[in-house]
Amino acid sequence: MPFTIAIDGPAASGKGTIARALAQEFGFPHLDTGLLYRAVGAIGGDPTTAARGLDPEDLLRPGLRSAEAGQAASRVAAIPEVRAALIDFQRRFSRQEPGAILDGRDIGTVICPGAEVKLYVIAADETRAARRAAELGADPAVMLAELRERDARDAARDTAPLRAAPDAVILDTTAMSIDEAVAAAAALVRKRLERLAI
Ligand SMILES: Nc1ncnc2c1ncn2[C@@H]1O[C@H](COP(=O)(O)OP(=O)(O)OP(=O)(O)O)[C@@H](O)[C@H]1O
Ligand SMILES: Nc1ccn([C@@H]2O[C@H](COP(=O)(O)O)[C@@H](O)[C@H]2O)c(=O)n1
Repeated sequence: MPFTIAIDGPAASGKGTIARALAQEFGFPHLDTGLLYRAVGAIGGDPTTAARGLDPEDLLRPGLRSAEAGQAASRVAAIPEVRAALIDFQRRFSRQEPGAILDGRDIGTVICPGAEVKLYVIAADETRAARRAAELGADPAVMLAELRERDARDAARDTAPLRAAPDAVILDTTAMSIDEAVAAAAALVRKRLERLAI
């Protein structure tokens, strides 16, 4: 049985940072599912057609990490047909042996409800905005508005809204360094691996 680690949470909470570090430490492949939606938004035209025809090359498009690409992603992510078109790819990725790590918004709730580890990563809005502003060289106030707009849209949509799975462990990284957040997540994974005697 593959060991799946599901990491969800609002924008810029540190999901990807933790997922990449766990991938290194435990040797599991990692899928940043936000990139799928960013690519669909960037392709343009009919979003459902873009999602159905998504190619791994599309994930390498320049500019996908920008705030504009994040907003476009959040808009197409609210379309049920777009989400449906991306489910199989994510589930196939999650079933790899010996395990896989996926981060996004609906991994623990919809894509991998049986995941062995579910983390829901949060941080104060202002902290997330400051971190993202530093990363992109942008204005923290503009980032704060951008993150809040995106989170509100992601949480309000009918299909697979942003929310913690009932059995997810909430990790608040507001007062944590990257190393501290990664250590907390890794400790949880180790505990679960030990309990399953893997
Ligand atoms: N605990 C932390 N302390 C300081 N900076 C952090 C911490 N965690 C993440 N960061 C930084 O915050 C920024 C956002 O982190 P990251 O990209 O991991 O978030 P994310 O949740 O994956 O974002 P997105 O939702 O946009 O995919 C990055 O610049 C990262 O280096
Ligand atoms: N599982 C997911 C992942 C992402 N989204 C949407 O994509 C946007 C961009 O995601 P990032 O993680 O790269 O910031 C995000 O705001 C969501 O709208 C999603 O719906 N489900």
